[in-house]
Amino acid sequence: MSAEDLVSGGALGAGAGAGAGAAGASGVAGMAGMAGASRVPRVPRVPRVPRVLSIAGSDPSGGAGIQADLKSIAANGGYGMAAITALTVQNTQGVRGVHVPPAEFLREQLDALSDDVTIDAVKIGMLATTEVVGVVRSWLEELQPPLIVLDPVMVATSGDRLLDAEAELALRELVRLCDLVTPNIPELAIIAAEPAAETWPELVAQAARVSASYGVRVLAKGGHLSGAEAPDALVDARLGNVPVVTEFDGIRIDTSNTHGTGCSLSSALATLIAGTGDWAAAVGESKRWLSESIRAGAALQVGSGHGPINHFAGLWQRGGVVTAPTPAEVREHWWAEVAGIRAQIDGGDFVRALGDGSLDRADFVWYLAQDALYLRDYARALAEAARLAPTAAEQAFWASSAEGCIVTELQLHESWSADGELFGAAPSATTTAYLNHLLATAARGDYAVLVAALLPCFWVYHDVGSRLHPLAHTEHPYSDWLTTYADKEFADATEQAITIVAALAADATPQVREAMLSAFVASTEHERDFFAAAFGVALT
Ligand SMILES: Nc1ncnc2c1ncn2[C@@H]1O[C@H](COP(=O)(O)OP(=O)(O)OP(=O)(O)O)[C@@H](O)[C@H]1O
Ligand SMILES: Cc1ncc(COP(=O)(O)O)c(N)n1
Repeated sequence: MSAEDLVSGGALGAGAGAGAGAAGASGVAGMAGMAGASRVPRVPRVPRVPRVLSIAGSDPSGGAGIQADLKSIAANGGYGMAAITALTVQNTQGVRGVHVPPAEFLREQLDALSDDVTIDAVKIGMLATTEVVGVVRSWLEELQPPLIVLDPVMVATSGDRLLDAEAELALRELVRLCDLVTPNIPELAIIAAEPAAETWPELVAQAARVSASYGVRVLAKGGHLSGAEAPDALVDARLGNVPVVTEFDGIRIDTSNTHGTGCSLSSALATLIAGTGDWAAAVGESKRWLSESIRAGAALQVGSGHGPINHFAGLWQRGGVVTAPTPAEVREHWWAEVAGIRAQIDGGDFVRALGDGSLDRADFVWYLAQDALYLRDYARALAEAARLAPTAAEQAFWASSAEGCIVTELQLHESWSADGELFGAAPSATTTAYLNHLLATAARGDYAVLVAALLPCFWVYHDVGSRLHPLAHTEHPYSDWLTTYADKEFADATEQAITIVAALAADATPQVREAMLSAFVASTEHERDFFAAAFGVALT
């Protein structure tokens, strides 16, 4: 077992010093004569979590409005804020009522935010009335935030109006202040003051006219078209009469969970553009995220009408909702987890007899011989950890630990070969079982699990040694041996091994962390069995 047997030789102690592009984008120019070479201007990159403000209405069912916006902003890596323009009485089946608080109160909310917070992007949704549009407009003109995305919400999926008919003109003028507008087909038609597009080419052409006449980028959304496709296009005709059109393919998902898709997409876009400054990449990424979230919406089982999307489906699946432990918590938890096994080691006959000096010499020599056999292959597993290590420091640590084991093994042979037959024993079943566990773990190639399996040889041995070495005295038959347990370099190497493994476990997924703990516990059991096997050998 203990690689550090004979640590006084500095063998294992040698290790102590080791401390040593837009997905889905089909390219530029979606339609004849619309290709353009002009470079799309970029918003400067914000080197932090983007602070994104949603100015929108409240949807108590949580699928659209500010509720959807805040979820989308968070799901796409932003810090969300919300100033509420209107309260709706709404569920997945429709809108039952709208209450618009005094517009001055909205202005107070906006001022409170801009007085205090640097706003990296503003997303605008439901504005309800001409008065509200006016308040938002004058605040934007004064603040001039770096990025404004407008989802010109006019009519809900359910068919209910969310903007007074007479406010449409004011909203159209607001479009001019924005960097990007994301209308659905009927909304684009109203902004263009034209009949609604019926085909994809008509839609892109209309978006180009709006872009040119309002001086704004337009995301033309194909969600309301029929057919198996649900494409979108980023259309930029601001710089002349040759629009830049970047198309994004999409497959129509067969679901009724489309409530709030427009709100969610525009908020995701505001967040990603503020974060990266890359418009096309942001549209591609938002659309891929939206499709994943639409697909997962039905499983939420919210309402019986047009249900919400699941904004966090991808995050829950890939990241989970379990808070990761700190390395210190891993250390404490793992040590507590093997407390019972450690008590069995301490209370076992071998450790007790080694400590009080009553251990039969034949048992002791047999134990050292098994240790030498163990170290040979433990060194191979350490070398494999060095091969897999992600950093030079960890590679050096495991490699020097491996070397230390081989040196120790050679020293054991040199010192005890005079004991002839006893030291020449074949590996016992217990030794073989421990080594098979380590070598199989190494063969599986998972670095984190392997080093977790290697750890008890450091940690348990150091722990047992801390109680044994004070028992050494001149009359003690194994005094030299017990003294080796006090080796400072081995204590440092143990600390380093624990630090490496605990940090890896804290960073790992819950599944890998669990596999690491299992490997650690299994090795601790092998440590216990290794001690136990050496007691009473001389009698058998
Ligand atoms: N069934 C669907 N499958 C895949 N994507 C969809 C589907 N429905 C909508 N989308 C996508 O959702 C986004 C919003 O599309 P849509 O044209 O429906 O906007 P909207 O009408 O403003 O949304 P909202 O439903 O919030 O009012 C677009 O990217 C569109 O392609
Ligand atoms: C407060 C609020 N804002 C926006 C929408 C539009 O979303 P949808 O068209 O999906 O109903 C909505 N229903 N409610």
